[in-house]
Amino acid sequence: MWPGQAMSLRVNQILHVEKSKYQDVLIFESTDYGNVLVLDSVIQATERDEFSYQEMITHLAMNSHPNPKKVLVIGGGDGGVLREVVKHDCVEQAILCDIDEAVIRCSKKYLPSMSVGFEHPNVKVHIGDGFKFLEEYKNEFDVIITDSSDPDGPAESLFQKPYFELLHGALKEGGVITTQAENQWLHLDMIENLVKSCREVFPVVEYAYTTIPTYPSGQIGFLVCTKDSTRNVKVPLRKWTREEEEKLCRYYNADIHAASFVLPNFARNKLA
Ligand SMILES: NCCCN[C@H]1CC[C@H](N)CC1
Repeated sequence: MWPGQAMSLRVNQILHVEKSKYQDVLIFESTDYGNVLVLDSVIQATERDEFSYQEMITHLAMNSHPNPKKVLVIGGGDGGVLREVVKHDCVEQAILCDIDEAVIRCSKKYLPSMSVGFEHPNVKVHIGDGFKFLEEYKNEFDVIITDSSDPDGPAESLFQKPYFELLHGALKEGGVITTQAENQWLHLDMIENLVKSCREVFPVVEYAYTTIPTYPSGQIGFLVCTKDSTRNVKVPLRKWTREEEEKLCRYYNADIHAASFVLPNFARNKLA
């Protein structure tokens, strides 16, 4: 996925190693980034910088919807996205569907600042394939967040057009999705194809990104799509006050919502 480069963190101690039904799971205590979750040798989340990714993939979607009551998270087994979803008082039900129970179990034991998301009374957890789960739902959700690992592994099907068609079908009118959409420095051609496929399904498809030190090349992007052809997702439909932003988030705010869609020349010609 990122030839010729690698990201390494100094290890204090190994906390957990197992081979789950789907992937190698490793959790270690790092010297400078807190506890770290690694799946198939790829850093998924560190306690020090995960908030950037979890907040942006969540609030770019949630604040692009007028009143999200029913939310679905595909993947997200560490619980961080759920933690962000329930910060919105309008949420009546948040369902999480992750294929690997090992990730949820390990997060609850070693990543409490993320797995806190599972404790909210409005949250329900389903262990299973997100693709199959979505086939059961039509016109059901206001927001669907696909918090996946990378396409080379168990999440492969979540980066293809049939999956975007399922997302479209499971959304209510005016619904919004975000998906993990890799890095413009490393995967521009793949993202271009992803945007093209998505634009065959959704009338509005935009690429945004965030900065995050421990992901490859320090960035990760998102696709933000909606069924509402009149919606401009680049400007938040709903906003917290500055005080609320300071209380609720360490990264996301209304200004960075808009700024995250501003792309460098090498990417905007392909993705915008
Ligand atoms: N909740 C965090 C899920 C992890 N998301 C992915 C981790 C691996 C990265 N290369 C891409 C994002």
